[in-house]
Amino acid sequence: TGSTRPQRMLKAVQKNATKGDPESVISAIDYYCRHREWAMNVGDEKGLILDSVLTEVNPGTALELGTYCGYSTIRIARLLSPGSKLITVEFNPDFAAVARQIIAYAGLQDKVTLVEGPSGDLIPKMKERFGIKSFDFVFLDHWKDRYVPDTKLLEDCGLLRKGTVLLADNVICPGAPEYLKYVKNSAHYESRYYKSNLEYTTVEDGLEKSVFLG
Ligand SMILES: Nc1ncnc2c1ncn2[C@@H]1O[C@H](/C=C/CNC(=O)c2cc([N+](=O)[O-])cc(O)c2O)[C@@H](O)[C@H]1O
Ligand SMILES: [Mg+2]
Repeated sequence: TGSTRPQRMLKAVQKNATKGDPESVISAIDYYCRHREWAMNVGDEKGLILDSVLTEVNPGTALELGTYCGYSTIRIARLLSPGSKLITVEFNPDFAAVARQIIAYAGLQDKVTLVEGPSGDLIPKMKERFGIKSFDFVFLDHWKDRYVPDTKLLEDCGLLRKGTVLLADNVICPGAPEYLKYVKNSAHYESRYYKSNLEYTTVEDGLEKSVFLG
């Protein structure tokens, strides 16, 4: 049987990036996905918005829902201050296996905890398993119909605090209409849309940043 897209992406990283250099891993993935084979990474254009929001928040504890191959995991982890932690959740074991190798290749494994399993099961265990009081930053990039239920679950589990920033990918393409309605109509969030393009294309997409007001 042939290789998978994530496996080919990993090969491209091992061939073209410098071990321990996150920027070169990011560039190698972006080059591969732009010129060889598209993949659903947040990408270089939306990645700059992710970088700027992340730098502004400077989270001590961050959560990512939907690791995939670890591209945004690296974008986030490379900007974390010493001692800060990123927990990333992925339920596909094949994707998780590739992501672990890409994260390690970038030399960021000490800042990242990749947890395998469905977000719906893992979110309620965050406090007991990882000693998390609350998250300062959450990046939502998993199945789009999970954005609302998982946001509600984070609220119910007391994992959001006044000022926690949620950043959601793909609110336009493929789209997360229920999520946009939820955060925009809720008195508990202050939201704004960052217009951009779908990774490696000229199709419109964007990120929605929502601050939890408590
Ligand atoms: N409940 C859950 N718990 C844990 N892991 C979960 C999960 N639901 C999904 N995942 C994982 O998160 C990733 C899914 C991403 C969906 N994105 C997408 O479908 C997507 C599509 C396009 N697109 O089609 O252009 C562009 C994009 O940027 C996209 O993020 C996959 O790695 C999947 O295994
Ligand atoms: Mg996405």
